[in-house]
Amino acid sequence: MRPEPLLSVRDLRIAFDGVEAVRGLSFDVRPREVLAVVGESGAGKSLTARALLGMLPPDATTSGTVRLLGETDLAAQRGRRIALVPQDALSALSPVHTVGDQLAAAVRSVTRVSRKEARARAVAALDRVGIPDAARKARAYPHEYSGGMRQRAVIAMATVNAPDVLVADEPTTALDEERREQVLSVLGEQREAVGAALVLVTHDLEVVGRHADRALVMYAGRLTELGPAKEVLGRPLAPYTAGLLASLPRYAPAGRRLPTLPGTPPAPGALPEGCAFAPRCPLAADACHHEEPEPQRLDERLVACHRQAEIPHPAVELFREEPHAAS
Ligand SMILES: Nc1ncnc2c1ncn2[C@@H]1O[C@H](COP(=O)(O)OP(=O)(O)OP(=O)(O)O)[C@@H](O)[C@H]1O
Repeated sequence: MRPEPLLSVRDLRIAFDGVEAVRGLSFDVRPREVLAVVGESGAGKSLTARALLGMLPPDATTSGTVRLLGETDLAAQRGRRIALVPQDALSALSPVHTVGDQLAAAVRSVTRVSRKEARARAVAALDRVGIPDAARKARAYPHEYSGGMRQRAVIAMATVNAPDVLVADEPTTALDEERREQVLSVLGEQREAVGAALVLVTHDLEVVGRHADRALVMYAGRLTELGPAKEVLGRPLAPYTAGLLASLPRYAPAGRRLPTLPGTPPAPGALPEGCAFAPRCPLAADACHHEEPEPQRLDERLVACHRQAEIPHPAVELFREEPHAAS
Protein backbone atom coordinates (compact mmCIF):
# COMPACT_ATOMS: atom_id res chain seq x y z
CA MET A 1 0.00 0.00 0.00
CA ARG A 2 1.19 3.49 -0.79
CA PRO A 3 2.16 5.48 2.32
CA GLU A 4 0.03 8.52 3.19
CA PRO A 5 1.52 11.71 1.73
CA LEU A 6 3.45 13.98 4.03
CA LEU A 7 2.85 16.99 1.90
CA SER A 8 0.01 17.39 -0.51
CA VAL A 9 -0.22 20.13 -3.08
CA ARG A 10 -3.56 20.59 -4.82
CA ASP A 11 -4.30 22.89 -7.74
CA LEU A 12 -1.57 25.31 -6.69
CA ARG A 13 -1.66 28.55 -8.66
CA ILE A 14 0.79 31.40 -8.19
CA ALA A 15 0.29 34.64 -10.09
CA PHE A 16 1.92 38.06 -10.32
CA ASP A 17 -0.20 40.94 -11.59
CA GLY A 18 -2.83 38.49 -12.73
CA VAL A 19 -0.38 36.39 -14.77
CA GLU A 20 -0.03 32.81 -13.57
CA ALA A 21 3.50 31.43 -13.30
CA VAL A 22 2.36 28.19 -11.61
CA ARG A 23 -0.86 26.95 -13.17
CA GLY A 24 -2.79 24.30 -11.29
CA LEU A 25 -0.09 22.03 -9.93
CA SER A 26 -0.97 18.96 -7.86
CA PHE A 27 1.45 16.43 -6.38
CA ASP A 28 2.31 14.68 -3.13
CA VAL A 29 5.54 14.22 -1.25
CA ARG A 30 5.72 10.85 0.46
CA PRO A 31 7.49 10.15 3.75
CA ARG A 32 11.26 9.80 3.39
CA GLU A 33 11.29 10.03 -0.40
CA VAL A 34 13.55 12.21 -2.51
CA LEU A 35 11.36 14.04 -5.01
CA ALA A 36 13.28 15.92 -7.67
CA VAL A 37 11.57 18.87 -9.35
CA VAL A 38 13.05 19.44 -12.80
CA GLY A 39 12.47 21.63 -15.81
CA GLU A 40 14.02 24.52 -17.68
CA SER A 41 14.42 28.01 -16.31
CA GLY A 42 11.09 29.70 -15.64
CA ALA A 43 9.12 26.45 -15.25
CA GLY A 44 7.99 27.51 -11.76
CA LYS A 45 10.25 25.19 -9.75
CA SER A 46 11.50 27.81 -7.28
CA LEU A 47 8.05 29.29 -6.77
CA THR A 48 6.72 25.81 -6.02
CA ALA A 49 9.56 25.20 -3.53
CA ARG A 50 8.87 28.53 -1.87
CA ALA A 51 5.16 27.74 -1.65
CA LEU A 52 6.03 24.56 0.28
CA LEU A 53 7.93 26.66 2.79
CA GLY A 54 5.31 29.41 3.03
CA MET A 55 7.91 31.80 1.61
CA LEU A 56 6.29 33.27 -1.49
CA PRO A 57 6.99 36.92 -2.34
CA PRO A 58 4.36 39.26 -0.85
CA ASP A 59 3.14 40.38 -4.28
CA ALA A 60 2.28 36.82 -5.32
CA THR A 61 -1.39 35.82 -5.43
CA THR A 62 -1.98 32.17 -4.70
CA SER A 63 -4.81 29.69 -4.74
CA GLY A 64 -5.08 25.97 -4.14
CA THR A 65 -3.76 24.20 -1.06
CA VAL A 66 -0.47 23.00 0.32
CA ARG A 67 -0.85 20.76 3.37
CA LEU A 68 1.88 19.36 5.53
CA LEU A 69 0.36 16.52 7.57
CA GLY A 70 -2.94 18.36 7.38
CA GLU A 71 -1.51 21.77 8.39
CA THR A 72 -1.92 24.65 5.96
CA ASP A 73 0.15 27.30 7.77
CA LEU A 74 3.45 26.33 6.22
CA ALA A 75 5.33 29.39 7.44
CA ALA A 76 4.55 28.34 11.04
CA GLN A 77 6.07 24.92 10.35
CA ARG A 78 9.24 26.28 8.81
CA GLY A 79 12.27 25.25 10.85
CA ARG A 80 10.19 22.62 12.65
CA ARG A 81 8.57 20.15 10.31
CA ILE A 82 9.85 21.63 7.07
CA ALA A 83 13.21 23.27 6.51
CA LEU A 84 15.08 24.97 3.72
CA VAL A 85 18.56 23.93 2.70
CA PRO A 86 19.90 27.26 1.46
CA GLN A 87 21.77 27.67 -1.79
CA ASP A 88 24.44 29.97 -0.52
CA ALA A 89 26.02 28.74 2.71
CA LEU A 90 27.89 31.96 3.41
CA SER A 91 24.91 34.27 3.31
CA ALA A 92 22.74 31.72 5.12
CA LEU A 93 24.85 31.99 8.26
CA SER A 94 25.20 35.13 10.34
CA PRO A 95 28.80 36.38 10.43
CA VAL A 96 28.43 37.81 13.94
CA HIS A 97 27.45 34.68 15.86
CA THR A 98 29.30 31.43 16.30
CA VAL A 99 27.99 28.48 14.33
CA GLY A 100 27.14 26.67 17.56
CA ASP A 101 25.14 29.64 18.86
CA GLN A 102 23.18 29.81 15.59
CA LEU A 103 22.36 26.13 15.70
CA ALA A 104 21.42 26.29 19.40
CA ALA A 105 19.17 29.30 18.69
CA ALA A 106 17.49 27.30 15.91
CA VAL A 107 16.82 24.50 18.41
CA ARG A 108 15.43 26.84 21.05
CA SER A 109 13.23 28.63 18.53
CA VAL A 110 11.12 25.49 18.18
CA THR A 111 11.70 23.44 21.34
CA ARG A 112 11.64 24.42 25.01
CA VAL A 113 14.95 22.99 26.09
CA SER A 114 17.73 24.37 28.30
CA ARG A 115 20.64 26.24 26.77
CA LYS A 116 22.84 23.34 27.65
CA GLU A 117 20.61 20.84 25.88
CA ALA A 118 20.30 23.11 22.83
CA ARG A 119 24.08 23.40 22.77
CA ALA A 120 24.46 19.64 23.01
CA ARG A 121 22.05 19.15 20.09
CA ALA A 122 23.95 21.76 18.07
CA VAL A 123 27.25 19.98 18.62
CA ALA A 124 25.67 16.61 17.84
CA ALA A 125 24.28 18.01 14.56
CA LEU A 126 27.71 19.36 13.57
CA ASP A 127 29.28 16.04 14.47
CA ARG A 128 26.68 14.17 12.41
CA VAL A 129 27.51 16.13 9.25
CA GLY A 130 31.18 15.20 9.66
CA ILE A 131 32.66 18.36 11.16
CA PRO A 132 35.78 17.22 13.01
CA ASP A 133 36.11 18.24 16.65
CA ALA A 134 32.54 19.53 16.59
CA ALA A 135 32.50 20.86 20.18
CA ARG A 136 35.42 23.16 19.41
CA LYS A 137 34.22 24.11 15.91
CA ALA A 138 30.83 25.05 17.39
CA ARG A 139 32.61 27.96 19.09
CA ALA A 140 34.01 29.26 15.78
CA TYR A 141 32.47 31.84 13.45
CA PRO A 142 31.40 31.00 9.89
CA HIS A 143 34.43 32.79 8.39
CA GLU A 144 36.66 30.42 10.34
CA TYR A 145 35.12 27.47 8.46
CA SER A 146 36.31 26.29 5.06
CA GLY A 147 33.76 26.44 2.22
CA GLY A 148 33.08 22.71 2.47
CA MET A 149 32.62 22.87 6.24
CA ARG A 150 30.23 25.78 5.88
CA GLN A 151 28.14 23.73 3.46
CA ARG A 152 28.00 20.99 6.05
CA ALA A 153 27.09 23.48 8.77
CA VAL A 154 24.03 24.74 6.86
CA ILE A 155 22.91 21.16 6.33
CA ALA A 156 23.32 20.67 10.10
CA MET A 157 21.21 23.80 10.61
CA ALA A 158 18.45 22.52 8.31
CA THR A 159 18.35 19.11 10.00
CA VAL A 160 18.98 20.01 13.65
CA ASN A 161 15.26 19.94 14.51
CA ALA A 162 14.67 16.68 12.63
CA PRO A 163 12.11 18.06 10.15
CA ASP A 164 9.78 15.80 8.16
CA VAL A 165 10.62 17.56 4.90
CA LEU A 166 13.74 19.28 3.60
CA VAL A 167 13.49 21.61 0.62
CA ALA A 168 16.64 22.29 -1.37
CA ASP A 169 16.44 24.66 -4.34
CA GLU A 170 19.46 24.12 -6.59
CA PRO A 171 21.62 23.55 -3.49
CA THR A 172 24.81 22.99 -5.44
CA THR A 173 24.72 25.38 -8.40
CA ALA A 174 27.56 27.51 -7.11
CA LEU A 175 29.86 24.54 -6.48
CA ASP A 176 32.36 22.62 -8.57
CA GLU A 177 31.52 19.06 -9.52
CA GLU A 178 33.42 17.34 -6.74
CA ARG A 179 31.96 19.57 -4.02
CA ARG A 180 28.52 19.17 -5.59
CA GLU A 181 28.49 15.40 -5.13
CA GLN A 182 29.87 15.77 -1.62
CA VAL A 183 27.12 18.18 -0.58
CA LEU A 184 24.44 15.97 -2.11
CA SER A 185 25.77 12.92 -0.36
CA VAL A 186 25.95 14.69 3.04
CA LEU A 187 22.43 15.94 2.44
CA GLY A 188 21.31 12.41 1.56
CA GLU A 189 22.90 10.95 4.67
CA GLN A 190 21.36 13.56 6.94
CA ARG A 191 17.97 13.13 5.34
CA GLU A 192 18.19 9.43 6.14
CA ALA A 193 19.48 10.09 9.66
CA VAL A 194 16.54 12.32 10.60
CA GLY A 195 14.00 10.41 8.50
CA ALA A 196 13.03 13.40 6.35
CA ALA A 197 11.74 13.55 2.81
CA LEU A 198 13.66 15.81 0.43
CA VAL A 199 12.24 18.01 -2.30
CA LEU A 200 15.21 18.72 -4.53
CA VAL A 201 14.85 21.42 -7.18
CA THR A 202 17.41 20.94 -9.90
CA HIS A 203 17.88 21.34 -13.63
CA ASP A 204 20.48 18.57 -13.62
CA LEU A 205 19.04 15.26 -14.79
CA GLU A 206 22.22 13.41 -13.84
CA VAL A 207 21.57 14.48 -10.24
CA VAL A 208 17.99 13.25 -10.54
CA GLY A 209 19.20 9.86 -11.76
CA ARG A 210 21.64 9.48 -8.90
CA HIS A 211 19.68 10.93 -5.99
CA ALA A 212 15.92 10.95 -6.55
CA ASP A 213 13.22 8.36 -5.93
CA ARG A 214 10.66 10.23 -8.00
CA ALA A 215 10.84 13.06 -10.49
CA LEU A 216 8.34 15.83 -11.15
CA VAL A 217 8.96 17.38 -14.56
CA MET A 218 7.51 20.88 -14.92
CA TYR A 219 6.95 22.98 -18.00
CA ALA A 220 5.46 26.46 -18.14
CA GLY A 221 4.06 26.24 -14.61
CA ARG A 222 2.41 22.84 -15.03
CA LEU A 223 3.10 19.18 -14.38
CA THR A 224 4.35 17.43 -17.52
CA GLU A 225 5.34 14.10 -16.04
CA LEU A 226 5.64 12.65 -12.53
CA GLY A 227 6.81 9.19 -11.58
CA PRO A 228 9.63 6.98 -10.35
CA ALA A 229 12.87 8.72 -11.34
CA LYS A 230 14.38 5.65 -13.00
CA GLU A 231 11.29 5.15 -15.16
CA VAL A 232 10.89 8.81 -16.03
CA LEU A 233 14.53 9.02 -17.13
CA GLY A 234 14.72 5.49 -18.55
CA ARG A 235 11.51 5.63 -20.53
CA PRO A 236 10.02 9.11 -20.65
CA LEU A 237 6.37 9.25 -21.63
CA ALA A 238 6.18 12.97 -22.35
CA PRO A 239 8.05 14.48 -25.32
CA TYR A 240 9.27 17.33 -23.12
CA THR A 241 11.02 14.92 -20.74
CA ALA A 242 12.56 13.23 -23.78
CA GLY A 243 13.78 16.61 -25.01
CA LEU A 244 15.45 17.35 -21.69
CA LEU A 245 17.13 13.95 -21.77
CA ALA A 246 18.26 14.40 -25.36
CA SER A 247 20.35 17.37 -24.27
CA LEU A 248 22.47 15.19 -21.96
CA PRO A 249 26.01 14.53 -23.23
CA ARG A 250 25.57 10.76 -22.96
CA TYR A 251 22.99 10.82 -25.75
CA ALA A 252 25.32 12.56 -28.18
CA PRO A 253 26.89 9.87 -30.36
CA ALA A 254 30.41 10.41 -31.59
CA GLY A 255 30.53 12.60 -34.68
CA ARG A 256 27.24 14.27 -33.91
CA ARG A 257 26.66 17.59 -32.34
CA LEU A 258 24.94 17.44 -28.98
CA PRO A 259 21.24 17.28 -29.71
CA THR A 260 19.37 20.03 -27.97
CA LEU A 261 15.82 20.85 -27.27
CA PRO A 262 15.00 23.50 -29.88
CA GLY A 263 13.46 26.82 -28.87
CA THR A 264 12.80 28.27 -25.45
CA PRO A 265 9.93 27.97 -22.99
CA PRO A 266 7.20 30.63 -23.23
CA ALA A 267 7.06 33.45 -20.68
CA PRO A 268 4.11 33.17 -18.26
CA GLY A 269 2.23 36.03 -19.96
CA ALA A 270 2.78 34.72 -23.48
CA LEU A 271 1.54 31.13 -23.50
CA PRO A 272 0.46 29.62 -26.80
CA GLU A 273 -3.00 28.16 -27.13
CA GLY A 274 -3.27 24.48 -26.19
CA CYS A 275 -0.27 22.61 -24.83
CA ALA A 276 2.45 25.09 -23.85
CA PHE A 277 5.10 22.73 -25.25
CA ALA A 278 3.40 22.18 -28.62
CA PRO A 279 5.43 24.79 -30.56
CA ARG A 280 8.63 22.89 -29.64
CA CYS A 281 7.24 19.38 -29.85
CA PRO A 282 8.06 17.04 -32.75
CA LEU A 283 4.90 15.04 -32.02
CA ALA A 284 2.49 17.97 -31.83
CA ALA A 285 -0.82 17.36 -33.61
CA ASP A 286 -3.96 19.44 -34.05
CA ALA A 287 -5.39 18.82 -30.58
CA CYS A 288 -2.09 19.92 -29.01
CA HIS A 289 -2.51 23.41 -30.44
CA HIS A 290 -6.03 23.77 -29.11
CA GLU A 291 -6.40 22.02 -25.79
CA GLU A 292 -4.05 21.95 -22.83
CA PRO A 293 -3.62 18.31 -21.73
CA GLU A 294 -4.47 17.36 -18.15
CA PRO A 295 -2.27 14.88 -16.25
CA GLN A 296 -3.47 11.30 -16.76
CA ARG A 297 -2.48 8.37 -14.57
CA LEU A 298 -0.51 5.59 -16.27
CA ASP A 299 0.51 2.98 -13.70
CA GLU A 300 2.91 4.73 -11.34
CA ARG A 301 3.03 7.84 -13.50
CA LEU A 302 1.17 11.00 -14.25
CA VAL A 303 1.63 12.29 -17.79
CA ALA A 304 0.12 15.40 -19.37
CA CYS A 305 0.42 14.82 -23.11
CA HIS A 306 -2.17 14.21 -25.84
CA ARG A 307 0.39 12.25 -27.83
CA GLN A 308 1.68 10.03 -25.05
CA ALA A 309 0.67 6.83 -26.89
CA GLU A 310 2.76 7.88 -29.93
CA ILE A 311 6.01 8.39 -28.09
CA PRO A 312 8.80 6.19 -29.53
CA HIS A 313 11.32 4.21 -27.53
CA PRO A 314 13.98 5.38 -27.01
CA ALA A 315 12.12 8.67 -26.80
CA VAL A 316 15.29 10.76 -27.19
CA GLU A 317 15.17 9.75 -30.88
CA LEU A 318 12.47 12.40 -31.24
CA PHE A 319 15.15 15.04 -30.85
CA ARG A 320 18.01 13.45 -32.78
CA GLU A 321 19.84 15.70 -35.16
CA GLU A 322 21.23 14.53 -38.44
CA PRO A 323 25.02 14.16 -38.50
CA HIS A 324 26.72 17.39 -39.40
CA ALA A 325 29.14 17.41 -42.31
CA ALA A 326 32.71 18.05 -41.20
CA SER A 327 33.71 21.58 -42.02
N1 LIG B 1 8.80 37.90 -7.79
C1 LIG B 1 8.31 37.69 -9.01
N2 LIG B 1 7.63 38.65 -9.67
C2 LIG B 1 7.12 38.43 -10.90
N3 LIG B 1 7.25 37.27 -11.58
C3 LIG B 1 7.92 36.28 -10.99
C4 LIG B 1 8.49 36.43 -9.68
N4 LIG B 1 9.11 35.27 -9.36
C5 LIG B 1 8.93 34.44 -10.42
N5 LIG B 1 8.22 35.05 -11.39
C6 LIG B 1 7.81 34.46 -12.68
O1 LIG B 1 7.59 33.07 -12.49
C7 LIG B 1 8.30 32.30 -13.42
C8 LIG B 1 8.78 31.04 -12.72
O2 LIG B 1 9.77 31.39 -11.78
P1 LIG B 1 10.62 30.33 -10.96
O3 LIG B 1 11.68 31.10 -10.26
O4 LIG B 1 9.74 29.49 -10.12
O5 LIG B 1 11.25 29.46 -12.14
P2 LIG B 1 12.29 28.26 -12.03
O6 LIG B 1 11.69 27.08 -12.70
O7 LIG B 1 12.72 28.07 -10.61
O8 LIG B 1 13.50 28.79 -12.91
P3 LIG B 1 15.08 28.78 -12.61
O9 LIG B 1 15.53 27.40 -12.95
O10 LIG B 1 15.60 29.82 -13.55
O11 LIG B 1 15.25 29.14 -11.16
C9 LIG B 1 9.44 33.20 -13.88
O12 LIG B 1 9.76 32.97 -15.24
C10 LIG B 1 8.86 34.58 -13.74
O13 LIG B 1 8.22 34.93 -14.93
